[in-house]
Amino acid sequence: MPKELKSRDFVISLKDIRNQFGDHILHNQLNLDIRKGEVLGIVGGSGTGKSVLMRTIVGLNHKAAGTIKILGQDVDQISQAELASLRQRMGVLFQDGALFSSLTVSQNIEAVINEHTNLPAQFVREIAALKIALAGLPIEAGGKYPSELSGGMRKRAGIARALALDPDILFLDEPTAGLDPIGAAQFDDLIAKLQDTLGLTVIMITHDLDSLHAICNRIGVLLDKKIKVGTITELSKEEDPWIKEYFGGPRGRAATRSHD
Ligand SMILES: Nc1ncnc2c1ncn2[C@@H]1O[C@H](COP(=O)(O)OP(=O)(O)OP(=O)(O)O)[C@@H](O)[C@H]1O
Repeated sequence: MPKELKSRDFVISLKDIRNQFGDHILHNQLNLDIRKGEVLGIVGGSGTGKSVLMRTIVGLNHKAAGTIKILGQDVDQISQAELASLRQRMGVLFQDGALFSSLTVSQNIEAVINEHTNLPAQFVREIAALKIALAGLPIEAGGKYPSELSGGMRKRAGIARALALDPDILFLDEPTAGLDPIGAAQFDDLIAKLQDTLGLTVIMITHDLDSLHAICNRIGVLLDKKIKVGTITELSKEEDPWIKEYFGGPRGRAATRSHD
């Protein structure tokens, strides 16, 4: 089980968030506080807006209403320059990894660093090599193109790139999707290790019940346009039918047993 959280600081606070596309309201008066150093899993039925919520926090989706505070700063109350530097403190791994296929793994990471700094090329290459090692890839992977890597290695390359600017907060959209159970478990270990060694706060959208049990301190369930947050034990006591089925159904029970 994940270790107990000590810090109660909030790194992200969402208040009364509304997201809508046309008449379709996805989130309404959604409140969420994310604690420093926690691994928060986000689950919910298809189309409940898990990805939209993540994109809203990182600034890729424009909210219709509400307040977002990141590391104590209200994103609507700061200058563009302050917002840009705040965004650099968040690393994102999108579902498809989203690496540039025409660049090697190392070049993918170097591109992010070069976009935000003026460091000498050799130094940037060394930082990229460090990130590649942190993500658990062999050093040679840096010279390979994404198409030359396995799915699991591509995910690790995506993590290396998400870590390029030393973020405080890491967002992962279904990181273990498409991996076999062994690859998924190894990836969970990597996330837990990175969280621990780098002191990251991790927000992870997932359908993987094993990941939720193995590495998440708390889970947020998107439900009725809001998010209900708790530990698995707390959520397992909820009466809501979707939550009951999710954690108490055959797959949920099997995952609970294997992590007891
Ligand atoms: N830019 C957009 N314009 C219009 N509708 C959008 C946009 N982005 C998302 N949506 C809609 O919002 C809804 C939620 O999408 P989102 O991808 O966040 O769901 P999800 O909970 O992550 O789903 P899944 O588990 O299937 O990946 C969907 O109905 C989607 O079509």
